[in-house]
Order: sequence, then structure tokens, then C-alpha cells
Amino acid sequence: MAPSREASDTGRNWQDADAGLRPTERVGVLLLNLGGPETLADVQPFLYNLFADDSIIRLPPYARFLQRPLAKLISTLRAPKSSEGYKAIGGGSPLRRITEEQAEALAQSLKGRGLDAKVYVGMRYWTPFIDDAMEQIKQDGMTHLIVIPLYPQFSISTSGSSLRLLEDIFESDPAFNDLKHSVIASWYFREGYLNAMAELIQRELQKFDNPEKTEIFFSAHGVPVSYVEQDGDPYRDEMEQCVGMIMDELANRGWNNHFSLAYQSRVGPVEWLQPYTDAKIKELGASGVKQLLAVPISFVSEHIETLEEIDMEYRELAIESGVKQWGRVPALNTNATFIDDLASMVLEKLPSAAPRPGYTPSINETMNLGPPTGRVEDILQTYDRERRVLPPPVRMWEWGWTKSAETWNGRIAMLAVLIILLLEVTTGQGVLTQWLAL
Ligand SMILES: C=CC1=C(C)c2cc3[nH]c(cc4nc(cc5[nH]c(cc1n2)c(C)c5CCC(=O)O)C(CCC(=O)O)=C4C)c(C)c3C=C
Ligand SMILES: [Fe+2]
Ligand SMILES: [Fe+2]
Repeated sequence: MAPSREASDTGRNWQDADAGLRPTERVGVLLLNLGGPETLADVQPFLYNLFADDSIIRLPPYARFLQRPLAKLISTLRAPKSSEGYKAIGGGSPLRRITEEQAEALAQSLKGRGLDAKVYVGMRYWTPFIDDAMEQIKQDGMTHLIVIPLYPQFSISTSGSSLRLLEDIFESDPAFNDLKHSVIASWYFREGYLNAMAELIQRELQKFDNPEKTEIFFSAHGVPVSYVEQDGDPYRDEMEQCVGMIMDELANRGWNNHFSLAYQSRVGPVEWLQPYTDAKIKELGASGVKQLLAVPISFVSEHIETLEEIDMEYRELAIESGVKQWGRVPALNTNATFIDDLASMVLEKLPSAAPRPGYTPSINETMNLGPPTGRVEDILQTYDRERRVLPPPVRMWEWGWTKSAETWNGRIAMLAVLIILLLEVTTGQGVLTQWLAL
């Protein structure tokens, strides 16, 4: 059953006195995001950081010491293919620029509603890294921190990974003992977000010759199916609920189009969530769909998967499959309704919010649905109980493109391949085969 929506307090004006803060208390907001290579030279080290994350490549306990050499190997093998994609969109990811614009817009929106908060950006795999943001938060003397992962739906591989890193930082630095923090683990059900999505979809539908006959095609980033079916990742459930709620909102506005949901950007040959976007496009084309509106749904900024994969690869595939008219809904980026909803999320978490008469508890609090809101530990306790220490991300100045470092990286990687091959042959469990056919 889809949860009902959380009431938004859009339009309510908060003054600092209202926020329940003492004059010495300062509110920071931390926006968590993935990060992306800014230049083609960043692509391989960015991929290294991604594959060195044990929330992305989940090795069995006996093989964990191979995480970094394997990351080195896979990132080196994949870099040429990824670089082609980044080259096609201008030589780098727009993610940092857009996330910083979102942070600025959020700070302005909060200011307009009476809260002087500083908004920080912390990326998981590229600059500005999460630990740099936390260092700044410490230096700025923040007393309250509201953490918002910029992923509407929770996945172990995205929000979960960033929260694990954050937990590690909290635990290793006593300076954070007094920092009161609250995490909004997922927020796909919020009225502001749903309205913003419905508005964008409606606008694009109206550009078609026969808007009501257009297939609304939601394309979400995939994850390996084992995350959901073995590891308890709520991602697929949240995605399906989210799509259902957007379609409800469209129905309220008089749109009853046919719709479908598929998963894109599979990496490696293990099974990912199905249906796959490319297979679904072919199927829709074969069944006679002539008008298709693609809706990227798992991410709120334009990025390589929207600008290259959807706009170029999937568009071409759709036309080849018989689709005559194609459209794509833009990412939310700094959409005013969306930014206003982010501001509402922050304001609802202020010290005064909970005891305030008339306070609207979040849907998670009232119905115990989805990841709990609250401290990082509470959220990870729900989804990632046996978490381990995370490898720190690579720093450019530590990367050491020196001859000796390269030689040793290469040797370690080769040794890793040999050991993994041996493990594969002896255990029959394919770790390597899962990742090398990229
Ligand atoms: C909700 C969004 C995302 C999920 C879930 C996710 C899982 C996931 N991703 C990979 C591997 C790669 N992801 C890459 C780029 C990338 N991933 C997301 C979002 C999610 N990933 C975004 C927004 C981006 C693009 C960032 C940008 O630079 O614009 C890449 C690199 C690009 C490429 O080579 O295709 C890889 C690799 C895995 C393995 C995974 C789940 C386990
Ligand atoms: Fe990804
Ligand atoms: Fe991709």
C-alpha cells in the first residue's frame, strides 16, 4: 500500500525565534550527493572511489582485502567506456555545479522563510568530499545539522553508503559529539516533490501531438537484484510507491496516461532490477507505442545517465523500435517547488518542530514506513546492521601517479586477479565474473 502524503508546511513563515534555537545555536544543512568527474582526467580516480566502496562492490568476507586492488583493476578497465560518455556531454559531469546551485537556492529559500542556515555539499566519490564538508561544519561551529541525501528513494548503494561514511566520521572525531543531527533518509512521498514532478511531466506531455496517448516511461537507476532480495534494500518498493504517487497526482490533474517503470545503467553481468530500460523500450515499440515521454526518477540533477544514456542512447533505440515522437522530462535541478520542499524538510526538523502544537509528524514517524528519520545510527541500524569500516576516498594529491606507485598498483591488481580466479575456481562463486564483463 502506498503511504499517504506528508503535509508540507510550504508558505508557513518561520522566524529564528520560532525555530527554537538559542542565540548561540547555528543550523547547518548537509546535502549528500554522488559526485562526478569534472574533467576526463578525473574519470578513472572517480571510478576507483566508486568501486572501492564496499556498498557498491560487496565482496564476501574472505575476499575483502582485495577491495582496493579490484577497484583499481575495474576502474582502469571501465575508464575508456565511461570517458566516452563524459566526452559526449562536454568532458565532465555537471553534478557539482548543479548541486552547488541547489545548495545556494536552498539557503536563499530558508532565508526567505526566516532561517539563516548554511548549506554544505558533501559528495561520496568526488570533490567536494563528505569529510571536507564535515571539516567545514566543524570549523563553522554548527550546533545542529540536518542531513538530506539528494536521492528521493533510499538505497544501500547511494544514501546508505554516504550515511555509513558519515557515521564513521561522527565516530572518529569527538568534536562531533555535541552536534545534534537529523537525517531525512528518503522523501519520495512528499507533497512538494510529487507536485514538482507532476508539474514537469504535465508540461512535457503538452508538447506531444496526442498528449493523452503518450506513454509515460519512468526510468530509474538500477541496482543488483540481490541488494533488494537478499540485503533488504527498500529501493524497489520505494521506487514503485513513488511512481504510483506521481501517477495519482497526475490523475488528480486529469491525466490518466498509460505508464511503465524500468531500470537503467546496469554495470556488469549480474542480474539487476528488471525490466531493463533498453528491453522495455523495445517491447513498447513492438507493442505499437508511438509517443514516449521518458522520466528520470531516481536522481534530482542532470547527469551522465540523463544527458548521454537517455537523451542519446535510449532516444535512438526508441526511434529504431518504432516510436515516432520522443520527449524527456528535465531533472528537477533548482525547480522552485522542489527547493521550497527541501526548505520545508529542514524547517520541520528544527528543535521547535517536534513539541510545537500543530506539528505534522513525517509519514515515517506516524506510519512507521520506509527508512526511519533520525540519527545516522538509527537509519543504518535498520538497513545495514553489519556495517564495516569504509575505505576512505582517494585524494588527488595522494593518488600518486608516480612510476613506483603505478607499478605497485599494477602488481597488486594482478595479484588480486590471480587470487580471485583461484577463489572462483575453488568455490564456484563468481566474484570476478560479476564485474569484469563491463
Ligand atoms: C539513485 C541513483 C543511483 C544508484 C542506485 C546507483 C547505483 C549504482 N551505480 C553503479 C555504478 C556507476 N554509477 C555511475 C554513475 C552514476 N550513478 C548515479 C546514480 C546512482 N547509482 C549517478 C547520478 C551517476 C552519474 C554521475 C555523473 O558523473 O554525472 C558510474 C560512472 C558512470 C559510468 O561509467 O556509467 C558507475 C560505474 C553501481 C555499480 C551501482 C549499484 C551497485
Ligand atoms: Fe551509479
Ligand atoms: Fe551508464
